Amino acid sequence: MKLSCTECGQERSLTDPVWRCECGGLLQVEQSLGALDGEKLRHVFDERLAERNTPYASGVWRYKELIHPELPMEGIVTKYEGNTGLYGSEPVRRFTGVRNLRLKAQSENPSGSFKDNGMTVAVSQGAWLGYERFACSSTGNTSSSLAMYAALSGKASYVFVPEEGVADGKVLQTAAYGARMIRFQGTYDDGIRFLERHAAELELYVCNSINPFRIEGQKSIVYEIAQALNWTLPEWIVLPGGALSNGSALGKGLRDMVATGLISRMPRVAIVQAEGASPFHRMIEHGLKELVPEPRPHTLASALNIGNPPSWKKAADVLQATRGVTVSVTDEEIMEAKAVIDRAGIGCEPASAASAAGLRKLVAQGIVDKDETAVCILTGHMLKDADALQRYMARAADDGGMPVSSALELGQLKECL
Ligand SMILES: Cc1ncc(COP(=O)(O)O)c(C=O)c1O
Ligand SMILES: N[C@@H](CCOP(=O)(O)O)C(=O)O
Repeated sequence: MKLSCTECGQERSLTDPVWRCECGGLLQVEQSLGALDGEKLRHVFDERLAERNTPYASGVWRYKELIHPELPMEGIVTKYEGNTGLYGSEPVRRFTGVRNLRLKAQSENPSGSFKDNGMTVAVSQGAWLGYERFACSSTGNTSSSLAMYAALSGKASYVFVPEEGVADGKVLQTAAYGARMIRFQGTYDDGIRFLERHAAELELYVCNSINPFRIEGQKSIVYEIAQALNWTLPEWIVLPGGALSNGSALGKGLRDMVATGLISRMPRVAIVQAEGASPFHRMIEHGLKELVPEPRPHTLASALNIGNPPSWKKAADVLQATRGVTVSVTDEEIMEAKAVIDRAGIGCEPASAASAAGLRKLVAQGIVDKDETAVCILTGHMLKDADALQRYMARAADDGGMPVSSALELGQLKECL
């Protein structure tokens, strides 16, 4: 295993705590997969489904051979993350128009979002390297996840969270796990820029998605989907895009599975951005070679308030390898999809609902056929963004959609029910 630059190819040791090459490219973990046999791996991974109370019981570390074979087992910091549900839902199928649709509920992770799949690996690696202080810039989910794993491993976490546009629930969750919170005027992008410049001097181990081990962990989401579907993936995988870590990880996971023979066919990937924070979609739509950052990203789906996604080049490669597409959706469309997913009994935060909203749009545009198979990734828990919930529940009440009674009075209740 080694680290290599995704742009110039320069190689580094696995223990090098750097995020970017001198040329400006992000790093990635490389391992030779040639010796791994898909048939044997399938057997091993299936057997581990019965594991309890060992790192292999985690939906990430079950796939250790593909994630971080060199990390000693005793160095793993895990909360048995992953193992999340893959659901069918008639209302969501009807909403998107796709007949064979499943939803991967990463909201069921221990800190309530998909970040846990990556964070267990990043924190385990940082602890293995001997770091005591872990850091991130965050719109709230990365910080909650980092704070949880840092607390689990007895390390300190320092999180940089914008003063505005972040859901209160996430800030409280992060603080409750004991993180030291630095609130600042600016966006996630400013926080990343600061950490890239100063983390080394401050002896901070950065656990954002510029850290290649975060990406390695997040690959497990697509391994889990494949395993649940008996190692046959749907024709489309649809997911929201902000910093573009998840799209990058998904693509890397797909490449691993094809290289080892775990799967034989690549699905197509669709990345959905919120209209007010869609620099990647704009780049793809206009056929540009470089991403033009959005200086003031603005969307109700606060987790997607990202104007300069660090992993855009990795995500662009994924689109190329999978004949992938992008689409953008309005806040209205996101909230409409969220209401359907919530009322279907699955639930998710607004950013996650962008996937179903995007799939519906892709069907309307004739890019996805209603007879094709698809999985939408739901990235975060519905209680993560109570502010957004409050807003649309209030609107539902105005529309008479929410039965409310002020007293336990039989006559009044009969009218409401
Ligand atoms: C709930 C949620 N969904 C989606 C995203 C976007 O994922 P990515 O940044 O990996 O593109 C984020 C954070 O970025 C998030 O917190
Ligand atoms: N929505 C994210 C922002 C992206 O963070 P990264 O850790 O993937 O770089 C958050 O929750 O902070």
